[in-house]
Amino acid sequence: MSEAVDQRAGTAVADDSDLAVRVTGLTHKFGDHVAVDNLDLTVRRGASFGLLGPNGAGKTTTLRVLNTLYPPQNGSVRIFGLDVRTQAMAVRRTLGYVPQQLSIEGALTGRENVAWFARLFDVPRRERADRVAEVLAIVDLTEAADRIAGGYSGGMVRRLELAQALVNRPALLVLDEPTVGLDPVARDSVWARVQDMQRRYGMTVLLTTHYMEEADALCDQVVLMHRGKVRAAGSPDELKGSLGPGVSLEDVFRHYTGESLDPAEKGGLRDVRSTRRTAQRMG
Ligand SMILES: Nc1ncnc2c1ncn2[C@@H]1O[C@H](COP(=O)(O)OP(=O)(O)OP(=O)(O)O)[C@@H](O)[C@H]1O
Repeated sequence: MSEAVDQRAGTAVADDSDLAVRVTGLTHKFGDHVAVDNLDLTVRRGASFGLLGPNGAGKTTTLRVLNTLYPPQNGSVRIFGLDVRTQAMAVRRTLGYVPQQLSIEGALTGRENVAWFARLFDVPRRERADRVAEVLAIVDLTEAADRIAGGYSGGMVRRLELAQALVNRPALLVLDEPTVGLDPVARDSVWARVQDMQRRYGMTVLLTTHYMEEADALCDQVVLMHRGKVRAAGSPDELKGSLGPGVSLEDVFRHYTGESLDPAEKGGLRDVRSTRRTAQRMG
């Protein structure tokens, strides 16, 4: 890894109170297989953070330790200063999680799915109906809310899962490959909702993806992960800039790992990128 990039990524966040996530020396094994290998990473509060890498890099395993599904075998993981090992319940209250696998109940309506999560996360009874309606509106599912979710398109299902994850107003939204399998229009739509939520509530977003183009457009901090290890960390611009002009994140990945990712699906993100720029200009 380039020392310059490594150092910049390390020194950008000196004070823990600025951090949503601090992972130090995390190793996770399945039998003899090392899925996560002495991982260090920090995520600033309010960041859009991308954990990038090909299938099998160890991304999902890392997220599962962060969200308390797997107890850490080694090392330390803190979420907003809370230790996932000893303060797991408090950690869970800060989190919204959208897993890679579908997590909706197809026999219920969209509204019933979100209401179930609201109950699960102890959203106060008096507030539940309003909160459910609010997040359904944010993900643009108000009109479809009372239809059976089993009939939703792939993009609608993803947006419904987002609504579920948002109903407890998490400080940290964790998304595992949120746009995999979606067409470019549906991907853009999912991202526009995530960015909208982030702007409204100042959430920290931590996502995994193997779409480098997507990460480049949407993340302000990324870590390239390969075979359980961090190979490079920084902002997309820092990482690309460290290798010279005209470089893509895909090139950066190849540089640090000697391997190529599967060709990412192209297109569909320019609009999200330009929407983001416009939104930034408009404050
Ligand atoms: N429950 C498990 N039992 C055994 N091995 C596992 C288990 N979960 C993951 N692994 C292995 O650990 C490694 C990392 O897997 P992980 O799912 O974390 O990768 P990933 O980067 O999220 O990839 P993907 O996008 O395919 O999920 C892989 O080699 C995987 O086969």
